[in-house]
Amino acid sequence: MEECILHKRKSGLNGTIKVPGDKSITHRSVMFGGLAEGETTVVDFLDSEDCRSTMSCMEQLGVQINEQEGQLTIKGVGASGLTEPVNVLDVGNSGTTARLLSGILAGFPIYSVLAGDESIHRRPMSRVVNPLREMGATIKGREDGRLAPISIIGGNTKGIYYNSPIASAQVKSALLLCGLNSEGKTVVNEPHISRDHTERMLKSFGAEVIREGTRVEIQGGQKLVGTKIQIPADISSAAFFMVAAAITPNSSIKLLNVGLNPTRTGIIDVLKRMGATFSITNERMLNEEPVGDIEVSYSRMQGIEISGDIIPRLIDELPVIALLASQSEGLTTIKDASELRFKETDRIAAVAEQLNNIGITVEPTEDGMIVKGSQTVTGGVASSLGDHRIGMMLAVASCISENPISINQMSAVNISYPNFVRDLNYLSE
Ligand SMILES: O=C(O)C1=C[C@@H](OP(=O)(O)O)[C@@H](O)[C@H](O)C1
Ligand SMILES: C=C(OP(=O)(O)O)C(=O)O
Repeated sequence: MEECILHKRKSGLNGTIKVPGDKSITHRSVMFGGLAEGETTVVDFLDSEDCRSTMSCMEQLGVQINEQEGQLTIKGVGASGLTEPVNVLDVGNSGTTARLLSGILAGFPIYSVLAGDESIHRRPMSRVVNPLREMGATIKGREDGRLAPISIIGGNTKGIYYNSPIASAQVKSALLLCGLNSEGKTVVNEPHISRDHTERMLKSFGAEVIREGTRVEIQGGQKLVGTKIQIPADISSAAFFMVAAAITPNSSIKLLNVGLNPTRTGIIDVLKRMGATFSITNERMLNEEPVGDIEVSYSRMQGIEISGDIIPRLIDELPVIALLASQSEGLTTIKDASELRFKETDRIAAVAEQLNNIGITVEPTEDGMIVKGSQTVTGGVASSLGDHRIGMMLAVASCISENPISINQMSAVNISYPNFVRDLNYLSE
């Protein structure tokens, strides 16, 4: 599906859908299950290219993963530890795999080389390489370890007190995972709270993690014990349909079993503040993660400012939020989001360029975007640029486009949501 042509949805989006499992939680369940003693079962995991990258890396490290009827059974290596991989570990397009796996590998006395696709080889690795070196790992890579491929010789690491300059769950998780296999205590403090799936899931695996505000602490030498993990639907995937329903006349949809971890619900706060018609029901816990059902309908919305603490809570949703802003009234300003420049693409440049291809003007700034409301999507030819979230943003825009939108490189959606277009069509049949 390299080129995909999508048309306006005149009768809106209607119906009920359960989007696939959470990507962040699936990565962690496979990694922690692999490190645990005994068996872990994972239900409702996300079957996408990024999660497949994590699964194949863990298999190369000696972890057995069996798949049956949509469920994973993982035989953890436990105390005997990971085995040295014979080949280069290929993380594909997945930043989460690259960063978290670096942290895990730094804690084991084995040699490994970690590489990925062309996008991964442009994304900064120094954010994890530098603190992991401080913990005692030997890491080499292009531009002194700033860029992958990187090689790691781990083991004999010591805990660290790390004041992270950025709110990044990937950095925090990498250090906590290395800390788990290190001598002494590891403490990570960050400027704002980033997603806390690692902390929550480590508890499900029996480890003690102490959290006070933006500070997280773990004692080295703790063992993980295999468990059963049920994965909530991914709020970052659900966000595309939330926005699609909110901006497309005659829409009213229900999204089932969506993860509502407060470190991820920035999109809900934004929709509410903009004035969307919205409700959440059936709230409950799945393991350590809150979930619920979300209903969204078409409504008139107002532009707002989005900045500060909320940014890490909606970082992956900002491309589709830019589209949302173009359909509300008045100005929306997004600030403090320079991290967008280090994703699969430079998402500030990519959003401005690709929305411009279909008639929407977005003013890129150094750390965000300024978007005028009440714009018309005219349609045209655009590209995901190989970035799944840009592809899905363009597909959502097609719902209200005057003319069809032809999206190049649409197979990028396989990274996080392989059946995205099928599900969009289902809601607008
Ligand atoms: O830990 C994770 O699972 C993720 C953390 C975020 O990245 P950063 O840690 O770079 O902010 C996010 O953008 C990414 O999609 C997934
Ligand atoms: C940034 C993302 O993922 P990753 O960092 O794992 O590549 C994403 O899914 O939007």
